[in-house]
This record gives sequence, structure tokens and C-alpha cells, in this order.
Amino acid sequence: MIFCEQLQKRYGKKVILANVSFQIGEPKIIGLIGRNGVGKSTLLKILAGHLKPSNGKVEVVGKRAFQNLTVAANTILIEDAMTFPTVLTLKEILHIAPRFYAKFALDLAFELLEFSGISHKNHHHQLSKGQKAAFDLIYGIASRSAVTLLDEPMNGMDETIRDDMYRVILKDFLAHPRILIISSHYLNEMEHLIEDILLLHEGQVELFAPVDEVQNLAVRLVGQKDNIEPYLANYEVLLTRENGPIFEAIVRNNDLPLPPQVRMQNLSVSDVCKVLTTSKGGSVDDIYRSSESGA
Ligand SMILES: Nc1ncnc2c1ncn2[C@@H]1O[C@H](COP(=O)(O)OP(=O)(O)OP(=O)(O)O)[C@@H](O)[C@H]1O
Repeated sequence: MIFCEQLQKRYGKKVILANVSFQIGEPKIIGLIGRNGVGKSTLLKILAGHLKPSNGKVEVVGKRAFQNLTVAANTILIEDAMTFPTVLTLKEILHIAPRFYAKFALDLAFELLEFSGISHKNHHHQLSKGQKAAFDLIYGIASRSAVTLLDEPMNGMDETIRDDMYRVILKDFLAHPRILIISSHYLNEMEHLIEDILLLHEGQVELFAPVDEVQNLAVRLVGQKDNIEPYLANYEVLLTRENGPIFEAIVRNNDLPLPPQVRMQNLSVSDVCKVLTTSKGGSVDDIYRSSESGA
């Protein structure tokens, strides 16, 4: 249902997406992950048909995405910048939604709004940041669009409402499967929800794989440097760190045996993604070390 081949997106001369290719053929929940500014929102806008690719092929529900009516009718993009006519109350916004989204679940939207403690008499522009985010997400889920794109939907929500909204997403997806792509920096919170991770890095797809596969990609070796170093040649080393006598190496997983003095620890999915997208330019600790030494 989504086919993206050698997608390139430039803003002026700046290349944001250099060569992005992936396919999604069946309903599932996908986490779109990547560092700030990597191009997640840009990719979602292209999939929704709001932005034109600079190059490459992007098809959604079998049609070229950009400004296509079929794509527009089957896709919804929920993003920070959502605005609704200021004269309308939330009730009025919801009542006209089925005109745009044929499968819009009106009763569900009202129930979720009430559950979230948001009065339908409010106007969208008068809502708090968290309330706006909750309303927008409710609107997106209730639309039941075949392709539902959520760009950092939890931003501004407190932890309790975030927990509730993750449950809403999952329950509604299970009852009405669709392609749901959620971009988020809260990967730890989302990992129980998503099936696959689409990780963007340096303008490309770094990986597109099931969550458990991503988690097993890398492990942490911990011990004394002298005990670990001789074994590092057996691994692809992604990151090393020294903390006093403790030496840590994050390496690509393999089944080779290790001596008892070296401990192997699993990483969280979020940590694996962070390591895979960490620049080779060192860490914040290096900046403080050099400023403390006066360098
Ligand atoms: N309309 C625009 N004109 C010029 N540059 C833009 C425009 N929109 C986005 N960019 C640039 O494109 C890059 C990618 O932006 P985008 O918002 O897609 O990233 P993102 O991965 O969603 O970031 P974040 O995680 O911080 O939300 C950034 O460097 C941004 O400054």
C-alpha cells in the first residue's frame, strides 16, 4: 500500500532525503525513528501527498502520492501544525469530519473526547498544548483512514494521557487494522505498540525491521579493558566508552563465545537506535572534558 523507491527530497540545495526506499504491503503499526532534523516529518508529508518529492517514486494506495484525490481520501496526517476553522467548536469539527473521511467513527471520537476531559464546546485554538495533541490524535484515529500518519502525536501530553492514547491506538488498530506510521522520540514508551521500526539516518533508511530484530542487533560488552579488547576484533564495534576501570563496548551481536570476565548485556530498542544513529564526532562528555581541561 506504500511504495517508496529512491525517494529524494531537497529544500533548495540542501538534500534532506537522499535515497529512501521501502515498502509496506499490509496493515501494521510502524515506528518512524531518527534524530532531530533527519527528515521524518518531511517523509510523512510526502507520503500524505502534501509535499512533492524532488526525485524518485512514491505510491500510496496504488497512486502517485502528490496531490492525488484517492491518496487524500485514504490518508490522514496528524501533525503539530494542525489547524481547524476558528469559528467551529470541537463538536462542529467532528460533525463535519465524515464528509472528508468516509469511515469516520463519530461516536468513538465523542467518547474519547469526553474520556480525555475535553469539552466539545471548546474551540480548537483555545485548547492547551496537550489537549490539542489529544484532540488531534483522537481525530486521526477516529478517521480510520487506510493510511494513518501520526507525526509526534504525543508531544505536549502528560504521561497519563500518553498511556491512555497508546492503548487507544492499539485497540483501534486491532479492531480496524490499517497502516499506522508513528514518528516519535518516545521509542521506549512505544516499543510494545509497534511491530516494525523504520529508522532514518543521514538521508537513508538505516534499517526497516521488526522490533525484536532491532533489539537483537547489538549488545553491550562490559568489563576491564584488558579483558575485552582482545575480543573486539571479532565484532563490528559501534561505540566504546571508559568509565574509570570499567570499559564498555557496544557491538553488533554475534554468537561467538566470550570469557567469563566479560559480561554481555542486552540493550533496549531505543539504545540500539541511538547507537546506530550516533555521529562519530564524540559525545557531550568530550566537550565538558575539553572545556574543563581548558583545551
Ligand atoms: N520548508 C522547509 N524549507 C527548508 N528546509 C526545511 C523545510 N522543512 C524542513 N526543512 C529542513 O529539513 C530538515 C528535516 O526536517 P524535518 O522536520 O523533516 O525533520 P524531523 O526528522 O521531523 O525532525 P524533528 O525530529 O526535529 O521533528 C531540517 O533540517 C529542516 O530544517
